[in-house]
Amino acid sequence: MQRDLRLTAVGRRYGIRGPWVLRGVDLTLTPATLTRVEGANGTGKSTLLRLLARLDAPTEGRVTGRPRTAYVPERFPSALPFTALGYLTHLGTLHGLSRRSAQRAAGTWLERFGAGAYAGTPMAQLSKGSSQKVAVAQALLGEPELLVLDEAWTGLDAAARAELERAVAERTAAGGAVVFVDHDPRRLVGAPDATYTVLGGGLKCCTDQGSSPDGPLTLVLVRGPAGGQLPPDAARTVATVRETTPGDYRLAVPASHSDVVLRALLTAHPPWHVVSVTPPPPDSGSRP
Ligand SMILES: Nc1ncnc2c1ncn2[C@@H]1O[C@H](COP(=O)(O)OP(=O)(O)OP(=O)(O)O)[C@@H](O)[C@H]1O
Repeated sequence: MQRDLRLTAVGRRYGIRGPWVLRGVDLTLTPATLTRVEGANGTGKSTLLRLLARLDAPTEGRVTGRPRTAYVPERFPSALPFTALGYLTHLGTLHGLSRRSAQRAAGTWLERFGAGAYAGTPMAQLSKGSSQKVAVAQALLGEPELLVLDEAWTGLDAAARAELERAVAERTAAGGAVVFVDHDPRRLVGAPDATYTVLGGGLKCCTDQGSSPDGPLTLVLVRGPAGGQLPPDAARTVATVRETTPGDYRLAVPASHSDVVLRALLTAHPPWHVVSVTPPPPDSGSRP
């Protein structure tokens, strides 16, 4: 399938006689999944992500599939001759948006990451944190089918870190695949469908939790059509759904994805009525 990205028996080494960084790697990224890649320093995580983003080619093996891909590199080249808004608008047009739509999307993403005030600032004058916000915005702008994040949270402030987590949940709920590396083990904890460790040049799959995100659950009571179907983005994401009386539903939603589910319900035609939202108790991995 075109939207799957598949590595088959992939190996990568730098230089003809360089040591193999990766060897015999098989990995498939499918739509609507979140994948975490971890491993010790220098084991080949960034190498793997560059292969997945097709910015680098394997020394041996095959990469197949052509999802529309966006990538946030570990180090973003910020000394570019543009303002933040100008740069993002330019990229938006490269993604196929009209100039006006690109400018609107660029402004929206800068606002979401709390960088609206820097829209007119030359990229070279942005702080490290602000330029990281631009790096993340450029990747999200084109609503990619595959989003590759290499330490993308590094340098962001707390609000922007949370916003990026929300944006990742939105991407997977909209059917995109997201793969990320992050040094913080709590990043999106419970949400990945699969976590791989790069070890000895290969990939070890440590968890595979199926297609629904895991972790603490938020309880959402909603009212909608009796015997009705949840909107697709909500249906894909909820852990459990029960119709308690005709038209009254009790949803258990992974807390990391509750924004996505609520948005899907509230923007449905006609919208669902949200009766109550009960977040999980702090420190819980338990069900409400
Ligand atoms: N362009 C390159 N040329 C030569 N060697 C490289 C290149 N890129 C990576 N390497 C080497 O490949 C190995 C894996 O590097 P890579 O950056 O993929 O690891 P990593 O797990 O992402 O590391 P870190 O956790 O430090 O970011 C390292 O030994 C590194 O020096």
